[in-house]
Amino acid sequence: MRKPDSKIVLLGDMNVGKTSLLQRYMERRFPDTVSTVGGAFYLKQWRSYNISIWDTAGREQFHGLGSMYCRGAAAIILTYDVNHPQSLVELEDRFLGLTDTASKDCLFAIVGNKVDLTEEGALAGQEKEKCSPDADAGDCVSPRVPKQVQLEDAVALYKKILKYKMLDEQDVPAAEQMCFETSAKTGYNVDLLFETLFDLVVPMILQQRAERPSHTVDISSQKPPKRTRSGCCA
Ligand SMILES: Nc1nc2c(ncn2[C@@H]2O[C@H](COP(=O)(O)OP(=O)(O)OP(=O)(O)O)[C@@H](O)[C@H]2O)c(=O)[nH]1
Ligand SMILES: [Mg+2]
Repeated sequence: MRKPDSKIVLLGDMNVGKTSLLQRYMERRFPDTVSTVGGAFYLKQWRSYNISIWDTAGREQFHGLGSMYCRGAAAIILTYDVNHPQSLVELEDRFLGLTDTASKDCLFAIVGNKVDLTEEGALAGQEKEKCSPDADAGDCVSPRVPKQVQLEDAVALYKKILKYKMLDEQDVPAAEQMCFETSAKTGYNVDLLFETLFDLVVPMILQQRAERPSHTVDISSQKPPKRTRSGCCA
């Protein structure tokens, strides 16, 4: 297997929907999930580049592994549940510190998932109406509630992260570009999330390649070996 050109990592509390988001994007479906143990990754080919996308466990007992998964990451997706304010708080308190091992110019996306469960999700027109008793489980919609975490709260966290990383707002993508509300269940904004990050990561790959010392030899600048009388080379 070719070494991935870049790495993206999903972080966030248990149950926020990290595995579901990744499966929605990679497999185009919303299967039942079990709580992740350790971590797992998918390889995505984007243009001519291979990007690994790591799913991590949100459960407290696996917390120690988080910084290992983040090592060298080009982008980190900090995921929360729009219906659970504590899951946004946890991103700052528990998960941000794990990203110290990421690449120095690592990008951050902040993602509020499960927007289909909110009244606002209905306004976005991305949900079917309530399920009937004989509908498929995937078609069922839970009763909608007002959204508990607003996009502005995610934008505020993004700005805090820039401070924590001592980054200038001018040098990084704008908060509005990097804060998303998604639904792994309906697919709302899921392609946009991943593909925005892929497009931002590609120039980073090219820059790394340009900075890396070249191991290739320019054969056109090599003199041909002298021929000897026996026809062999000196
Ligand atoms: N309604 C709704 N449910 C979701 C959505 N995303 C995930 N879920 C459900 O939330 C539960 C947890 O989803 P997971 O994807 O396993 O969560 P996780 O963040 O990977 O959890 P850990 O692996 O324990 O860290 C599952 O029952 C999912 O079906 C969503 O967008 N909408
Ligand atoms: Mg999981």
